[in-house]
Amino acid sequence: MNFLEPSTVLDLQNIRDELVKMEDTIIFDFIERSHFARCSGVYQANNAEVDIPNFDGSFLDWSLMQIEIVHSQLRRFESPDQTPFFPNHILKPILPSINYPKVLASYDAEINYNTKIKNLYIDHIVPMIAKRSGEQKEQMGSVTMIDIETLQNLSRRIHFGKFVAEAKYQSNKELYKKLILEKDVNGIMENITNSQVEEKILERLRVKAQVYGVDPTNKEGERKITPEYLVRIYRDFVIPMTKEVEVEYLLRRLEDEK
Ligand SMILES: O=C(O)C(=O)C[C@]1(C(=O)O)C=C[C@@H](O)C=C1
Repeated sequence: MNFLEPSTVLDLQNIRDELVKMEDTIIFDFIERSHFARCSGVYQANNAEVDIPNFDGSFLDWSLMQIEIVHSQLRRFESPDQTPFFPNHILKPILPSINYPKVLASYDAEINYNTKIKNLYIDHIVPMIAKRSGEQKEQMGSVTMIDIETLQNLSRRIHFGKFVAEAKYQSNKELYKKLILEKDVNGIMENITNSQVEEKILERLRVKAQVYGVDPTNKEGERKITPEYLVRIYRDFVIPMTKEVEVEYLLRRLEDEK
């Protein structure tokens, strides 16, 4: 997929291939995070253990914001597949701008699920994949770096729903126009859903977790990510949120047809 060539971006097969590649990145992020304890202190706003001057939030929030400020200057958020967690704090790139052709609707940046993704990660995903409950104060920095990496990759995956939605809209404008005009959320949801594709994803994840989640030379050793957890994370959170993004994107799609 090449964001400078719109036809490659709106090809549903290319999009799905990209989603498959992202599975590996996300699984390895989870494995990295699984080496550490839950470390709730990282997520706690105004944690007395970490004195952050002039900042009212968690250590994760502060760190993520600082990283986004740097990455924005490296042009990260010009890329159509990147969505900032702190859109009001990012800066203009220092590198010259790339004029990506606009493939998504004009309002695409307004569809930002990152706060939801962050809460879901902290409340549901970390407790499942962390090695144990409790703190590891000496590892707060490492945990935060892995969390940031994981959140950015989950965000990219879930917001890819916008490309899927645009590709589906382009492939059947008449149907989607009708559903959008009728504000038929269930109808849109039904039409964007492909249960066979979802089943294939979950089946592949089961196998990947079995293979990647354990040392292949010591299959009796500690399992870092289990098929049950991985499937649950995708089935209950990642896929449904991708679909939410698709529906929200489509519901507004006629704004751009006027
Ligand atoms: O591949 C698609 O058609 C998508 O819409 C993406 C996705 C997913 O999140 O992986 C979501 C909904 C479909 O039911 C199948 C898969």
